[in-house]
Amino acid sequence: MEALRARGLTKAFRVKRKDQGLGGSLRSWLRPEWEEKIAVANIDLDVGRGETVAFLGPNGAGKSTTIKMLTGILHPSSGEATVVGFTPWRERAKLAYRIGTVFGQKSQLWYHLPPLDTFELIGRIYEMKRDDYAKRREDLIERFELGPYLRTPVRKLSLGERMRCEIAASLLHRPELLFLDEPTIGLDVVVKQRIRELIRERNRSEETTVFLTSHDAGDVEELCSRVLVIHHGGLLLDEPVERIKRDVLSRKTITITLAAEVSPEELPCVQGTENVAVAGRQVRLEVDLRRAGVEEVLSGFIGRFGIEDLTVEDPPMEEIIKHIYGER
Ligand SMILES: Nc1ncnc2c1ncn2[C@@H]1O[C@H](COP(=O)(O)OP(=O)(O)OP(=O)(O)O)[C@@H](O)[C@H]1O
Repeated sequence: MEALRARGLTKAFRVKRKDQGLGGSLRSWLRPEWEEKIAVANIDLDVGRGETVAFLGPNGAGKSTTIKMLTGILHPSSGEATVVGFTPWRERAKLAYRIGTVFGQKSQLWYHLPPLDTFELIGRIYEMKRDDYAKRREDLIERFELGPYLRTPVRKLSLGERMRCEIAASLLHRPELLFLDEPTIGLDVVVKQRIRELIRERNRSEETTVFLTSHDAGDVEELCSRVLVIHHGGLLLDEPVERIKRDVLSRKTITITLAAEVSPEELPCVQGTENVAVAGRQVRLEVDLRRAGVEEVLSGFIGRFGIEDLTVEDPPMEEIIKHIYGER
């Protein structure tokens, strides 16, 4: 069964044309000229029930606009969509009972209230039966380990604590489809990991469909089975995450801070390392995981140099998308 289907979904915004400089601003104010800006161009989407899909693209590609249309916030200029059987912009209220949304940059919890009160309000808004609500709430509190924060006003919670509450709140009414927009933005590695585990667990145990946008390659790799890439408003790629992993996510960036300065010639030469850059005591290099392991690269340094600090990172999403774009 399909959770989401869109055909020819398009959104054009009417924007004021503005020439450069103060004169341009004045002219556009006195005699405005309008032009059309296509934010989303004719995209088709099919997401099956229980699927976990990453919806990626560089800044301004049209991700948020698409999500806004799929959740009924925006009316498309043309095209059709059904989300869990509803046309979002015509049946927004009905749809709200069946989907959950989490926007990493925008809290949906009442800022001055403790999460427990927000849960209570959500339970009532979604007209949940009292015993079902109580059982569901207790289950989420336990799984998301929210006990210590339940009675603290949201404004006093750390970002990681708040995000756990946000996701639990979005799951309270048992949505079939969860829209996650940058759910791990600004979180540290440990909290990110925990949040990904919790979402994965919900997908497994309740078959919750996940539609995620993120600039974090880790979210995509660990949470999703399929990747859709949007660029300049149009769909550019639809592939299993396994293929992306093999072809694009097969790189890691290692940054090592050494105890003393080194010159590039002194560095160990390991096959599979590329783009090595040395700046004072800091060495930055990329590893092609198909040719060498992180361990293998690090072992070239350990013992030969004193190491003060070390980070291993995924390539930034912009780079991954650039790579995919280059390939096409
Ligand atoms: N209300 C609006 N009026 C005019 N143009 C808009 C409006 N909302 C979005 N746009 C434009 O539509 C394009 C797509 O924007 P959108 O916010 O969907 O991109 P995005 O992929 O979500 O980007 P980001 O990763 O930066 O959040 C951009 O060029 C943006 O400037």
